[in-house]
Amino acid sequence: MSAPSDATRRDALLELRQVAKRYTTPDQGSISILEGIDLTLHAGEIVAILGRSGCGKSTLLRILCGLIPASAGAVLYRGQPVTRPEPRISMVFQTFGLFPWLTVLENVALGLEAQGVAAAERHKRALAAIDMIGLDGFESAYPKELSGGMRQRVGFARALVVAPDVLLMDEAFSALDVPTSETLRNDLLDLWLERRIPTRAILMVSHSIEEVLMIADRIVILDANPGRLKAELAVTLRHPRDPVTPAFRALTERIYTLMSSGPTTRSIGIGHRLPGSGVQQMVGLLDEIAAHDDQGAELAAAANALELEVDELFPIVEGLELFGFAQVSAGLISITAHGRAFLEADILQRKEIFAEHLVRNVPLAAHICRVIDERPQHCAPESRFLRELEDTLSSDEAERVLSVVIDWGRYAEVFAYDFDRGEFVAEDPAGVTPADSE
Ligand SMILES: Nc1ncnc2c1ncn2[C@@H]1O[C@H](COP(=O)(O)OP(=O)(O)OP(=O)(O)O)[C@@H](O)[C@H]1O
Repeated sequence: MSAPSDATRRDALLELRQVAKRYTTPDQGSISILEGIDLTLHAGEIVAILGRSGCGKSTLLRILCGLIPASAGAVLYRGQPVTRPEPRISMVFQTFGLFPWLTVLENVALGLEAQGVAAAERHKRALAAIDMIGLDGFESAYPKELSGGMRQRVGFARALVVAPDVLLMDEAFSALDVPTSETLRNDLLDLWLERRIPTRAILMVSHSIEEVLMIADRIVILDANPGRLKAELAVTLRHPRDPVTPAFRALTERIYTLMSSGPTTRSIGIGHRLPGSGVQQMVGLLDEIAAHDDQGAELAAAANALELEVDELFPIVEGLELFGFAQVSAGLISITAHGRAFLEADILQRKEIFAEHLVRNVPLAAHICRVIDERPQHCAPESRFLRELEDTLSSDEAERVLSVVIDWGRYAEVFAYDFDRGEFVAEDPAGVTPADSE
């Protein structure tokens, strides 16, 4: 079966034109999250947005449905500017967001109440939505009495009860276990393909390549820092789709290639959003690559072998590239001479090699070492570095980046970190005894 495709369903429903999103930092600086986004959602299509963690996917969805304003550019729904939450656009969130003190029926009817629908009509339509999404018999249950999958069904019923023109899904299946998410995804797809919902277009954000390939007609890949459109591809496979077919596998590899392409040796600054890749994860991926010949390993196959989702794999890949231990080209990841030396070293040598590359390739680590080296007490509070990072990063992101460099620096023993005091301390400051540094 193929997706609905009559001519009227090809109309542009949602349009983003040169949309940008910036946030103001505490010191009145500006962080750029999205830049120059042009995207049109047509009637009759399911579009999926894929991108690495933190590239601005959720921000994009929130702008589209009017929850937050764009900083620049135009957001249009059926040709009209979106300036507030648009009632004909519904959103399903990853964390179900149900009210625990309301029953299933009351949770579902809530959206209708906000639209001023009369009580009897609300009741009737909420029951119909609950029935359609497969929760018949659970109208009076409370969220805590339901499994995760059933709770998300309530999330879908609540979004669909208003008969939305456009449905947005923000990682709607990712909090569920695999079989549950597959069942729910297939049920939604059936409703869409059989036109049992009036919804004319769906836009979903996901980190799972397989998930988006199973349902989307078009996949848009976002680049990070700031988020920009990187690539787009149409998926013309017929439904039901089968992940083990050669065509499906070829598309999977193509997406890995598109997601990993881009400059690998760009120079980075102190405020670079360091990938959250642990040392052991990097070693694990290097081990996997080393098992292949010099050409390297296919990213898709490596992810499979290590049972990693794409949003888990890419930070590790990025970490290896950053340290100069691996390089990616055309969907293949290969180990470099430095990477091989690191992998084959004993524990102490590994730390030394890691330290050398950390200080050379990660400006924030070099900066921390320099500051604590220059200070008479050879220590510096983390707040000093957080303030600097917040020039270009949100405070959450600044904390995350600092915790990544703390993990790397402690492993490499280029500095120590006192968790009680929130302080960086020189690992072995020349001429300074522990008493001096008190
Ligand atoms: N209110 C805010 N102020 C400052 N920065 C913000 C704010 N909201 C989000 N950000 C930053 O914007 C960036 C993009 O966030 P967003 O949640 O849109 O990314 P994402 O691609 O959906 O990430 P994930 O896949 O991890 O959910 C992140 O670095 C985040 O820290």
